[in-house]
Amino acid sequence: MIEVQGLHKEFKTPVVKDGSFAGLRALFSREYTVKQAVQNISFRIEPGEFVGYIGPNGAGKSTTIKMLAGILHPSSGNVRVNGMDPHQQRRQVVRRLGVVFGQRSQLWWDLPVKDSYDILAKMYRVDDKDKHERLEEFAAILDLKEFWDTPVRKLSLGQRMRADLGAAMLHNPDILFLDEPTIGLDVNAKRNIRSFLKLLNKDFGKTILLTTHDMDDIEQLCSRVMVINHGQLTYDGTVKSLRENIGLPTIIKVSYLENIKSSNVAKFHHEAVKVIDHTERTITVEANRNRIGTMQILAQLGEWGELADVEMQEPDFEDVIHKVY
Ligand SMILES: Nc1ncnc2c1ncn2[C@@H]1O[C@H](COP(=O)(O)OP(=O)(O)OP(=O)(O)O)[C@@H](O)[C@H]1O
Repeated sequence: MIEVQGLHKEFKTPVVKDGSFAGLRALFSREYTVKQAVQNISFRIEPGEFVGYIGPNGAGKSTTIKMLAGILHPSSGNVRVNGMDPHQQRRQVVRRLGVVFGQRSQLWWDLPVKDSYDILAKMYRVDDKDKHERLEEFAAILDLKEFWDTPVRKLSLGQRMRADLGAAMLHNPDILFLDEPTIGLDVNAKRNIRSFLKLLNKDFGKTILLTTHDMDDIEQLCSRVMVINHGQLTYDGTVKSLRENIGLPTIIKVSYLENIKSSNVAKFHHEAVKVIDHTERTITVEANRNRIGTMQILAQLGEWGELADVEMQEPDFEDVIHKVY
């Protein structure tokens, strides 16, 4: 379980002034700019949850993950991972934790993938039998054998990400922190990574906290999403209710078995439903489903003739997020 209470992180950066040796003088300067990267954040993640952590560039996502993983020390507030303080009890915590930073590999650049795995297995004290079993399991799913003997620097981005994910699972952690694991990947590579993450969560019960800028990752993987903006948590709830609460219109297109009277359409007025298109046998409306339920809309439209078909188009998730940011 992950528990975060009133978490706060500020970064102090020395002010650099113009003039000669400016950089050097800044080192000894007493003037600082202070950046509040994470401000008073609290949340709790239960075992087995798959949570998306999203926000615009510079919002504070990576800083939060680094504090959860014990890489950064909070300025104030509390973090508990499986009941332990990740900074003070780093060794015990990392044994139960897998971390992947999409922008940076944890593997050794010049070594073949298998050598990196051997080193990690030693570092995490994974015995040979467990290592073998896990490799058999994950190497097959992630297709690691394809580049087993290749130095990491020669891997494609997609291969490198698969290798990193496999490495993060080597010591069988129950919690995974993933910071942009699909960044820069093509459609196929993204699909592979997503199915692996789905499997880890659904079949292996891993708890996953995922940061990403790809809203398809969130829609396809996460049951819950937390939004951070300017260091503050601005939303924590289901993807479904985020979509509903934001109030973007749903498009509903109804087809009728027979022609409808255009006078009905012309007379129609409802503050939450707007007709945006119609033909002799179809009508398309934009509805704010915060204010009117789908069944009510269909009941209204059904008064004009017998319905043949109904198509619904939910607001695009990218647009929803754009509104939240
Ligand atoms: N070591 C540091 N020193 C000073 N400022 C920092 C440091 N690390 C992060 N920051 C600042 O803290 C803020 C939050 O950064 P963070 O990397 O957590 O954002 P992010 O949400 O992960 O962004 P992105 O989506 O671009 O990766 C930013 O304004 C960043 O410039």
